[in-house]
Amino acid sequence: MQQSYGSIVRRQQQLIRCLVGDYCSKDTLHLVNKGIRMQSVMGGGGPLEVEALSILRSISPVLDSTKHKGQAGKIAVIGGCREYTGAPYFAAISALKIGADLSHVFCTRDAAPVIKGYSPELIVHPLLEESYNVRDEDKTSISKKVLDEVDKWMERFDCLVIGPGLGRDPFLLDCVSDIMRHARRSNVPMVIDGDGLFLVTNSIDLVKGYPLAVLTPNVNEYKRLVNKVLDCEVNEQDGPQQLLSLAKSIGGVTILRKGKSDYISDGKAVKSVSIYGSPRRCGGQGDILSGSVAVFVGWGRELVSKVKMDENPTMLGCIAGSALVRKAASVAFQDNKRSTLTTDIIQCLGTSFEALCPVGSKSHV
Ligand SMILES: NC(=O)C1=CN([C@@H]2O[C@H](COP(=O)(O)OP(=O)(O)OC[C@H]3O[C@@H](n4cnc5c(N)ncnc54)[C@H](O)[C@@H]3O)[C@@H](O)[C@H]2O)[C@@H](O)CC1
Ligand SMILES: Nc1ncnc2c1ncn2[C@@H]1O[C@H](COP(=O)(O)OP(=O)(O)OP(=O)(O)O)[C@@H](O)[C@H]1O
Ligand SMILES: [Mg+2]
Repeated sequence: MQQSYGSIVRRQQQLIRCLVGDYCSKDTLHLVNKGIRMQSVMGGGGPLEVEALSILRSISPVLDSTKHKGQAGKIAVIGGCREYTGAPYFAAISALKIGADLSHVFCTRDAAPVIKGYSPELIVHPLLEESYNVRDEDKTSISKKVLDEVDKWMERFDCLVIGPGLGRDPFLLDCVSDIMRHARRSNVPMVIDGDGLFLVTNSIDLVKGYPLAVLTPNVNEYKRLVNKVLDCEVNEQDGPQQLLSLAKSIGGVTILRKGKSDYISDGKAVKSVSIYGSPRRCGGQGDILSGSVAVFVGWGRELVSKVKMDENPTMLGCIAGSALVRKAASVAFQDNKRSTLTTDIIQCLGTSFEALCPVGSKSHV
């Protein structure tokens, strides 16, 4: 990617300003723990609150005429089955709306025409199969075919989103487990959401110790993860500390716990994003988030490798994604009130992004 040295330095300086003193090492963990206790008493917007908007501005790439297609991001959603076609569409179209160049969906054969029908922008691969469509004797050859097909594309992707609308069919989940193992071998980041979290909660080794894995659980998914991994109940009194332990127990994956405030931890630090969102809880908002985080993780990774910073790009990606989706939800709610739907929020992604990080702003010239 061709960017002026000046613009890279400006983004680095912005990042340092928002992270210095915030981001902790092992040595300062006790200080963070102290902060965590304060946060649990104070609620959202306390000492763990991060300068999310500065991070979003810092990691968003400059738009200029030297770029070619693909440089702003290529993501793939693995999801979409007979029951759910909305979720993978929401994730994949959100990625495009915030600035990715290409967005693919790998879904089951019968979900594909439906998803294609929602949008000509998406590249849809009718590849996955559920048990009801497969004879036992064909299972081995079909899973090999699925894996071979996805592998052809794998290294082109900056991030995968695993799980929106994936369903829970055991044969399909076995195939997706193989895809995840291959992605991991190729160092491709993965955002795991929805039924992907169901899979991972039951097979934690798929992500354990993989620093490029991001889990984005909602309230139920978080409860199941805590039960399974920490073998206890969710502790609301010391929520951030428990999140830190959970991320650490899964070997330093990044977890974005969605809720009234979003809490994000990679097992070393905990941050919160409490920008006002929307009181509407219609289905699909988490799918917007997973697609958005995938793009920001790709951008965060690129920036961190360019300026050789010791920051975790998955933390940066989660913080930026959380901030943008919450802002878009609040804008959509202002316009639509009780009738706010996921498609309304998607429509507000562009204007919200522009309000937070204008294309013509200083760092974009
Ligand atoms: N339009 C669409 O196609 C959408 C599809 N979605 C997909 O739907 C699938 C399931 O996601 P959900 O978010 O509904 O999954 P959840 O596991 O959060 O919830 C499933 C349902 O079971 C209940 N439930 C599950 N576990 C529970 C527990 N331990 N305690 C209390 N209640 C519990 C929940 O209240 C909910 O009604 C995913 O693949 C997801 O991506 C959602 O993203 C929403 C939109
Ligand atoms: N109580 C809340 N107040 C404000 N924002 C919230 C609240 N709960 C969740 N959110 C925000 O809504 C978005 C989706 O979170 P949610 O918990 O609804 O995900 P989900 O259940 O996985 O959604 P989906 O229906 O797509 O599966 C996130 O951006 C999160 O920050
Ligand atoms: Mg969800």
